[in-house]
Amino acid sequence: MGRVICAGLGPGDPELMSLKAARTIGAARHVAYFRKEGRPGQARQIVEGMLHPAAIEYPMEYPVTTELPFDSPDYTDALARFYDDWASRLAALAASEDVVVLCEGDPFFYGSFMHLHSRLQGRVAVEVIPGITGMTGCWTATGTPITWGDDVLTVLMGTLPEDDLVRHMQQADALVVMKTGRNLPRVRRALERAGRLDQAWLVERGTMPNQRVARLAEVDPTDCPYFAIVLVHGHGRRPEIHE
Ligand SMILES: C[C@@]1(CC(=O)O)C2=NC(=C\c3[nH]c(c(CCC(=O)O)c3CC(=O)O)Cc3[nH]c(c(CC(=O)O)c3CCC(=O)O)/C=C3\N/C(=C\2)[C@@H](CCC(=O)O)[C@]3(C)CC(=O)O)/[C@H]1CCC(=O)O
Ligand SMILES: C[S@@+](CC[C@H](N)C(=O)[O-])C[C@H]1O[C@@H](n2cnc3c(N)ncnc32)[C@H](O)[C@@H]1O
Repeated sequence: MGRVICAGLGPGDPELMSLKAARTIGAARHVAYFRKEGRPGQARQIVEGMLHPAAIEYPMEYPVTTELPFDSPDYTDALARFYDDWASRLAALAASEDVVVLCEGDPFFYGSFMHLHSRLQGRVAVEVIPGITGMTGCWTATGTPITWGDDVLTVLMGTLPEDDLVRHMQQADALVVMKTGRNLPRVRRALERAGRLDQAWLVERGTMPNQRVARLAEVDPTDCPYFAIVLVHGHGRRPEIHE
């Protein structure tokens, strides 16, 4: 009996992977990972040069990402069938041998693996190796701490409606907005309405080779990759510096 093991890979720099993830990936004979059709896949790129020479690869290509509205029935149906199909294929493989699924960041933090995890329950043994989240890599890239004292950190998705974004942004101390991508113009408008735009940073591809860190007010919001995060640092309670 094998297992399905999901390895969290951290935010992008392979050096930020756990020893357990690295050891598991190097030993794996079956390696699956998500990717957009026609792209190398972020998770696969992180493990370049680490796979066992005999490893068999299983790219799991999304049927759609932005081609259909994500709240339409066609999108939901296409993804449900895609996850059902891959859950069955991984369960069949794991009947005899371990299968390692690669996941950028931490698997249980908005990770695509969660859709397989729920479908695999009761069918096969599943293990998850945690990873450093993308947002951790991003706030470290800004060189400034994200939360102090009793700051409340709010994590928002750029896919939310603008009024919901504004409401949460007004209440937040420190702020993380994920899934910016094509949603960045709406996120920028919401920050402006909440009076937080001047403090906001955009981190594209945090800890990856082509990382970019910029003040959000100074970038073109219509040109933003999927792997990008907006941050507002907290300024909470802390002892004064005496020198
Ligand atoms: C529809 C949309 C809405 C939304 O985010 O809610 C959405 N993906 C969008 C865009 C998009 N996704 C990708 C690219 C190309 C990136 C590139 O190649 O550059 C682009 C942009 C593009 O196509 O231009 C690839 C991709 N997607 C995921 C990963 C894995 C990962 O990140 O771990 C990777 C990297 C694969 C790789 O490594 O290659 C994961 C997820 N994406 C989901 C949804 C969740 C499915 C939930 C469900 O089942 O319904 C899920 C499972 C998890 C989640 O997000 O909760 C959103 C539209 C936002 C917008 O409008 O911009
Ligand atoms: C589906 S979520 C996956 C999150 C992942 N499991 C994690 O722990 O960070 C994808 C979103 O995470 C964010 N993200 C993840 N890693 C990133 C990185 N290295 N740089 C910038 N954004 C990142 C982006 O906002 C992207 O749209």
